[in-house]
Order: sequence, then structure tokens, then C-alpha cells
Amino acid sequence: MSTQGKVITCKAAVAYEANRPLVIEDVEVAPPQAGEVRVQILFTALCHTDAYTWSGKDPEGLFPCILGHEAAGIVESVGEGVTEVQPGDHVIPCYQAECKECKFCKSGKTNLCGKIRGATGVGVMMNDKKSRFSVKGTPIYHFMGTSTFSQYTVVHDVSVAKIDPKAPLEKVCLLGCGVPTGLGAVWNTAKVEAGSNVAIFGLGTVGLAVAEGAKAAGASRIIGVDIDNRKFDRAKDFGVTEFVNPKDHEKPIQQVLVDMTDGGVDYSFECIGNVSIMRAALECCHKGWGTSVIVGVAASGQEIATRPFQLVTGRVWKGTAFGGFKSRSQVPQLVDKYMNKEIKIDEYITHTLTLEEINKAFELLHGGDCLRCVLKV
Ligand SMILES: NC(=O)C1=CN([C@@H]2O[C@H](COP(=O)(O)OP(=O)(O)OC[C@H]3O[C@@H](n4cnc5c(N)ncnc54)[C@H](OP(=O)(O)O)[C@@H]3O)[C@@H](O)[C@H]2O)C=CC1
Ligand SMILES: N[C@@H](CCC(=O)N[C@@H](CSC=O)C(=O)NCC(=O)O)C(=O)O
Ligand SMILES: [Zn+2]
Ligand SMILES: [Zn+2]
Repeated sequence: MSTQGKVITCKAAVAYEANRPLVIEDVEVAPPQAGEVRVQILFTALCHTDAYTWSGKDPEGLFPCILGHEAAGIVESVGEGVTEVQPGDHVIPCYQAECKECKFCKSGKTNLCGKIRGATGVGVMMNDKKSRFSVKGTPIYHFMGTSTFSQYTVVHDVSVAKIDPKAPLEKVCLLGCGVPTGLGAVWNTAKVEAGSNVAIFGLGTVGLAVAEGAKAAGASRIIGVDIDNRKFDRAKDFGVTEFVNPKDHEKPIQQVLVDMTDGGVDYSFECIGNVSIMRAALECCHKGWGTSVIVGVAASGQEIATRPFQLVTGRVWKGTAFGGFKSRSQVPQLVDKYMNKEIKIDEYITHTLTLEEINKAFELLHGGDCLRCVLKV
């Protein structure tokens, strides 16, 4: 029996309060309105940004909400006026939208899209500024315009990328966030050239994807910086050529890197979300041209600092969101790259669990062993 136009009751993990275990609930998911798409989520992974918002440190964090933004699924139904996807299409929800019409999308200078960002930042849909989720009549906020910790979700049509139906959804769900972010930070934001020296702070999924991207770009030295020595063995498989643990040194880590590289690295990437490390990442860059890219997300109230002299003398500070990739146009291309074995995905998946086990998955995220945990929804 078709569910089109009807409310669907399904399981979802609801975050009622910061830091309180998520609750698996029967959630009512309203049909998609004009310009919206209802998606059956089959697989979702956890990213550290989910943990960040759950921790209560995200200024845009709203509760109760349904978290999750790294997923893959199948379109169940579409609202009026939706032309680019139809029921049965395999899709990846994209927290970074791409409308192709707003001034951001048309600028050619950024992947940020302005069309629906105002609504996704306050946990609702653009049409009526309301949520499509409820539990016993109580609205539950959306998160990042995706809310993938649910068997069904509703997203804006500008936030959904149609992909090759042959692609394994249990793998390509990772192309919703962490892997593209790291690859794109190198290829789109920094534009690392062959022969460059690169430093990566934080060897989680995002940092390792930076390493993979830097290796593909032909970087000659890829220096991984992490506080856990056990990270190096795994990092070598992603392209890291040298490892530095700040705890093994008395000097500040930026000085250690400057000494190792004849004046500093050409490119550095902060993949942790720690503002002191962001400073170190800038200051380990070479005078005159070194570029540092902030990838990590820092908590509300945190600010970055350095001596302006660092910039006066030619270092460049940048940031990246979703690695600069234009989501609807380029996520399908990344899926094709995976299918052609040009980029890794499987190697980032260290754990697989079910949606019911989501609290265990969040615990795993805080142990050094877990890169991505994929949940069967
Ligand atoms: N800009 C964007 O578009 C995106 C940003 N992000 C952000 O990127 C960051 C990384 O995400 P993800 O890879 O999932 O997170 P992870 O937590 O898996 O990676 C961070 C790594 O840094 C290590 N680390 C922690 N403190 C230090 C330190 N002081 N020095 C060196 N290493 C340290 C962690 O070790 P341990 O595990 O032992 O703590 C971990 O290995 C997060 O802030 C996330 O929110 C994510 C996706 C997109
Ligand atoms: N609400 C957060 C925003 C944190 C943030 O910067 N998010 C990244 C994606 S992180 C994915 O895992 C991003 O793309 N930002 C651009 C955007 O428009 O949100 C906060 O305020 O800290
Ligand atoms: Zn993420
Ligand atoms: Zn746009």
C-alpha cells in the first residue's frame, strides 16, 4: 500500500536534551510539502558534529531534535514541484544545500547556498517554518536540514543528491560529510600542489581524508599530528608519511613543525575543533605563502587568536565547509569515483551497528579506535 501523502510512523532516535541518551521513539513523519522530499534512510553514520551538537555546545543546537547528517537512502515520495528526484531514486541527503539559483550558488566562489540555510539553522522546513517530525503531537526539531537518525526524514529538494543506484548505500553514506570534507579541503579549498609539505592536526576521519586527498594531489611530506601514538599505523594507509605527537616534545608543536620543514609547511589542516590547535596550525605554516585551513568545528564562545604579524608575513588563514564541494552536483561524482576505486570509503568504516544501538555508537566515537560507525536504520 502506498504511503504517499500519508503520515508515516517509524523509528527514530530523539535527542530530548543535551548529553542525555537518545531515545528510540515512534515518530510521526508528515508528507513532504512543495519543494520537499521524504526519504527512507537505510544507513547513517555518526560524525563528530552530531556529538558536538548533542553536547550542548552548538549555538544552533535545539532540543528535542533528530540528529544525523551522513546517510544514504531511497526517495519515498516528493512534494509538489519537485522535478529532479522521484520515488525510488537512491540519494544522499546533503546538509550543505545547492539551489543553483541564489547569489552564493551563482557566484562560482563558494559552495555555501543561501536558499534554505535560515530554516535549517532553526530546525524547521522553509515552507511553513514548521517541523515535519512529531512524537504524540509534540514537534521535534530537524537538524542540519537532514535528520538522518530516523527511518524516514523530510529534506528540501535542494538538499538531496541523486546517485548511481548500483552504489552500496551502506558505504556511500559516508559521502554525506566526513570523507568529502577532508578530500575537498585539500582539492578545493587549499588546492595543494604536487611536491608540497602538509601538516594535518587530528587523525580522525576528516584528518585521514585530508591525508588521502594530499597523497592524491602529490604532496611529498604528509605529517600527521595527534595525541595518540597508535593513530600512526592506520594513518600510513591513508598517506601520512610522518607522525608527531605534541606530548613527546617540550617545544610548542608549531616550532617542532617549523624545525622539521625548513621554515614551515606549505599547507596545514586543523581537523579537531580546538582553537589553540588552530593557532598552532597557522603558525606552523611557512612565511610568505603557508596556508592553514580550519576544518574542525569549535564550541560556542570559542575564538581564534594569533599575532597579526603571522598574516602580515604572508600566512593565509582559510576555512572550509563540506570541503567546498557543491553538493548536488558533486556528491554523485564522488560516488562514481568510489565505484571506480579512485577514493576510499570502506577503510573509514571501523564499526557497524543498528539504529537501536545508537547510544553505544556515540560511546564508540569517543574511543580512539572508531573512525566511522555505520548504523543500519
Ligand atoms: N568543516 C566541515 O565541513 C566539517 C567539520 N567537521 C569537524 O571536523 C572535526 C573532525 O571531525 P572527525 O574527524 O569526525 O572527528 P574525530 O574526533 O574523529 O577526529 C579528531 C581527531 O583529533 C584527535 N585529537 C584530539 N585532540 C587533539 C590534539 N590536541 N592534538 C592532536 N590531535 C587531537 C582526536 O583524538 P581522540 O579520538 O583520541 O580524541 C581524533 O583522532 C570535528 O570538529 C568536526 O565537527 C566534520 C565534518 C565537516
Ligand atoms: N551550528 C554550528 C555550525 C557548525 C559548522 O560549521 N558546520 C559545518 C559542517 S560540520 C559537519 O559535520 C558547516 O558546513 N558549516 C557551514 C554552515 O552553513 O553551517 C555552529 O554554529 O557551530
Ligand atoms: Zn559531519
Ligand atoms: Zn543556492
